[in-house]
Amino acid sequence: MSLSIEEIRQAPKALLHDHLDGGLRPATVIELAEGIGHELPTTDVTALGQWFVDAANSGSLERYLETFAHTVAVMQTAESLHRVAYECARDLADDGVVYAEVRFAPELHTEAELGLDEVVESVLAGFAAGCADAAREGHQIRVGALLTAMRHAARSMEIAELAVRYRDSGVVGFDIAGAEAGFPPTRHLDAFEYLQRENSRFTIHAGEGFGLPSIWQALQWCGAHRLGHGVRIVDDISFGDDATPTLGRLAHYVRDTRVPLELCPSSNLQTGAADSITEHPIGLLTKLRFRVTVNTDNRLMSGTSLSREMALLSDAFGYGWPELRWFTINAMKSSFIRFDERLAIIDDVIKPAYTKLIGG
Ligand SMILES: O=c1[nH]cnc2c1ncn2[C@H]1C[C@H](O)[C@@H](CO)O1
Ligand SMILES: [Zn+2]
Repeated sequence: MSLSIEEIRQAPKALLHDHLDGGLRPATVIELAEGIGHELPTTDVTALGQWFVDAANSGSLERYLETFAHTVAVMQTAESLHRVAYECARDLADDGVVYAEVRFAPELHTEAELGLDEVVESVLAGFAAGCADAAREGHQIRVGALLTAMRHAARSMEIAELAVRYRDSGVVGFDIAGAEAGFPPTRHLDAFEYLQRENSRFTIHAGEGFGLPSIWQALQWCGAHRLGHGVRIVDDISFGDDATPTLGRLAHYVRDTRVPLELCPSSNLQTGAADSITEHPIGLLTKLRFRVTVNTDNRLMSGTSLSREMALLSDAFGYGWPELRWFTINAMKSSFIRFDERLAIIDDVIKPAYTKLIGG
């Protein structure tokens, strides 16, 4: 029997890959757009939510990314960034997420009046206010920020410096995102080397719109601590006549060194990185005990939540509480906060709740 979204919502969960500009409430997009005179495809809340999902259902990462023009357009002031970050923390807490790393690209939010520091400060303040209000209503959540640099642009060093500057105030790491084909992670080697010298943590979107060379560069040239998606590591797994899987050297490396894979099932269907949930490589990677984590990527563009992603997997692969507990602990272990802080969430929040769910 598969678990429902409602059941999963009650369980504590950890989320490592969620974009701030991919998770707005449709009603908020409409209100903010009205305020600045930005034209939207529709101003009906339900229709706009559906528009984002349909437009993102393009089968290509490049076209999927075009939908962000509308969310980024309404996130150009301190107030709008604060509001979007506040609502993000509240929505994740309502979904039963107890720990989240939410990413955004500061360089995309400086078109009107803000500098990079103000962008980061507005978002961090929004997260803090959202977490405080959620806690008051009985939903404990911690939200850390990841600063993303756009891989087609040339500001990664600046953004890496920003991440280091704000690391004691709520920024827990760094990332690069955007179209993958034609923009290898080694374009940003100086930023990654700088972060390594600063003892900072970072993840890299790799192995989503492009295959193994991107994953290999992210790990072996840039030193990524996690892979954003990384789903195409399956290209390095082959099957003999008896269906026994054989791992290539890179796949072995990823599994042996426990490189966390930030898998995002629904997003992969929309960009064409996977054909269906049942055929999604997460089934194989879980069976082979890679360090698998389950993520939302863009809740607005996929019309999803972490509980929904897990419910889809439960339905497709028969996963129950033991598997969901494993995904959650994997995510917590792979998070960029300090070891003692990770352990406290695992031991005090996650394990007791799943013991109850599995026992009951
Ligand atoms: O899944 C993704 N792959 C690559 N880039 C992405 C993905 N989802 C969102 N982005 C981009 C678009 C956003 O504007 C940017 C920062 O969140 O990151
Ligand atoms: Zn992403």
